[in-house]
Parts: sequence; structure tokens; C-alpha cells
Amino acid sequence: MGTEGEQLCEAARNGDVARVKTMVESGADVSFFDIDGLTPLMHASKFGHTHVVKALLEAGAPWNALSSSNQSAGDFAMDSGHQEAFEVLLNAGIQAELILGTIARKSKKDGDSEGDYLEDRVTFSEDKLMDSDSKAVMMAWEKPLMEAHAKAVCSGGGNILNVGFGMGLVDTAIQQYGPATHTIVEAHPEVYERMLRTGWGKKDNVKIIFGRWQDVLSQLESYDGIFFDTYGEYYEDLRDFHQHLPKLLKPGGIYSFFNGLCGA
Ligand SMILES: C[S@@+](CC[C@H](N)C(=O)[O-])C[C@H]1O[C@@H](n2cnc3c(N)ncnc32)[C@H](O)[C@@H]1O
Repeated sequence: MGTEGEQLCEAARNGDVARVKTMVESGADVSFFDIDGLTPLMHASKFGHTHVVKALLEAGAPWNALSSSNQSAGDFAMDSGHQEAFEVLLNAGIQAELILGTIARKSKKDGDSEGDYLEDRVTFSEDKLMDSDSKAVMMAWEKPLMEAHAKAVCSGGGNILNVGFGMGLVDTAIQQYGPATHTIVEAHPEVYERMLRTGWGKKDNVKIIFGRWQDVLSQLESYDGIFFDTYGEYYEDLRDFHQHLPKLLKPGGIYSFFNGLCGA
């Protein structure tokens, strides 16, 4: 007979929801990692035991814990074709992100600007843009994704807006479609400075607006194509931006965004 944590993993693997609940009520650790680096939630997800997945999530099991091979419970559910369990995990992740976003937003409003990306230094290298915590703001491997977004938002030609310059991957792709105007909103002083240094301010059809999109809305017009990809913001900001779309986007215009949604 194994430890309590191992027994919880076994009950999760067997889909024994009653036993899982009893063990949780008597204090079994839902964050336990077994010898293979798996949590009870990962075991339940792997076998598609949705009721167990729900019970463990309700008991506070970490939906975003990673196995030693860097897989989350959601990865296990998806790889084993358990769509229902996967969706339960996905919803738990989205809910947690929404709550965390609200808390972070509130503490920012209350004057706690700790961790404010826009006030920190960034570093550029050939293939990435990093924030002061060495987290990647943008990486070169995202180029094909950015090219696909550019193709979509430029498909009607005309006036294009991009919010968030980063490494300029999407803007470089947008330029290839020769839009009539190409407006770029960028809020980070160092990213902005680099844009100017690399000639973006001298392109005939490019207008750079420096500042947070929230603060420069009055300088924006209506566009045929809009792309949105900021960093250090939350779901709430994205939702706020979406509320301005009816004014920002011309009828029949195309909008696309990238914001790490559902990233686990
Ligand atoms: C992920 S990067 C954008 C990458 C870009 N799509 C590309 O293809 O390289 C996000 C950018 O948004 C900028 N940013 C963050 N918050 C912003 C805001 N509120 N308004 C405007 N830009 C913002 C960041 O400084 C950063 O340059």
C-alpha cells in the first residue's frame, strides 16, 4: 500500500470519484506528484474520468501543474482524445486567468505598480524580445503566425491598424501588402525608440502612435484591418479593446488578435 498521495493517484486513475472525494475531505494532497512526476489530476485526465477531474479541480488541484515532460493535465486529456475532460480543464484555466487578471488589475488601480511591464527595461536579441523577468515578450518562431494574421487583416487592403509592435514581425508582413496607411500603436519607450532607430518613422504609409492604446484612442480612426497583440495585459484589457471595435473597424473590416489566450 503506497502513501496517501499515491493512493489518491490510484483512485484518480481508476475513476473512483467517491474514493477521491473521501480522501480529499480527509486532507489528501491534491497537488501531490508521484514518482513519475504526475499529479492525481493528470492521471484522471489521461483516462478521461471527467467526474474525478471536476472533483479534483473543486478541491483546488492545480490545473496548470506540469509533469516532468512539461505536459499539463489538459495535454494528457487532449493527447488521449478525452474531449470532455479537456474542456473542463480548459474552462478551469480560463476562469483562473480571468480571476487573476481582475486581481492584478485591481492592485494596479490601488497604486501597486509592481511588475508593470511598461515601466521595466526590455532587451532585444536576434530572435527575441525579453522583459525584465527574462520572460519572452515576443519570439522569432511566431513569425509564420504573424504573417498569417497580416494576410488576414490586409485582405481588404485600405487602412490598417496594429496595436503592439514587439519585434515588428506582423508590421513587416503588413508592409508587404502595401496598405494605404499603416498605423502602429506602441507603448513601451524602448520598443518605440527602437522603431524610430530602425526607420519605421520614415516609411511613407506608416504612422506611429506612442502610448498605451487605452490612452491614445482619441487619435485612432476607422480601419479596414486591425491586429491586436499587446503584452503584460489581461483578458479584461482585451475585452475592453473589443468594446471599441465597432467604432474602430469599418463595416466589413477584418479584425484578428493574439494574446496567449488558453496558454497553459
Ligand atoms: C507580443 S508584442 C507584439 C509582437 C508583434 N505582434 C510582432 O509581430 O512582433 C506586444 C507589444 O505590445 C506592446 N504593448 C503592451 N501593452 C501595450 C498597450 N497597452 N498599448 C500599446 N502597446 C502595448 C509591448 O510593448 C510590445 O511591444
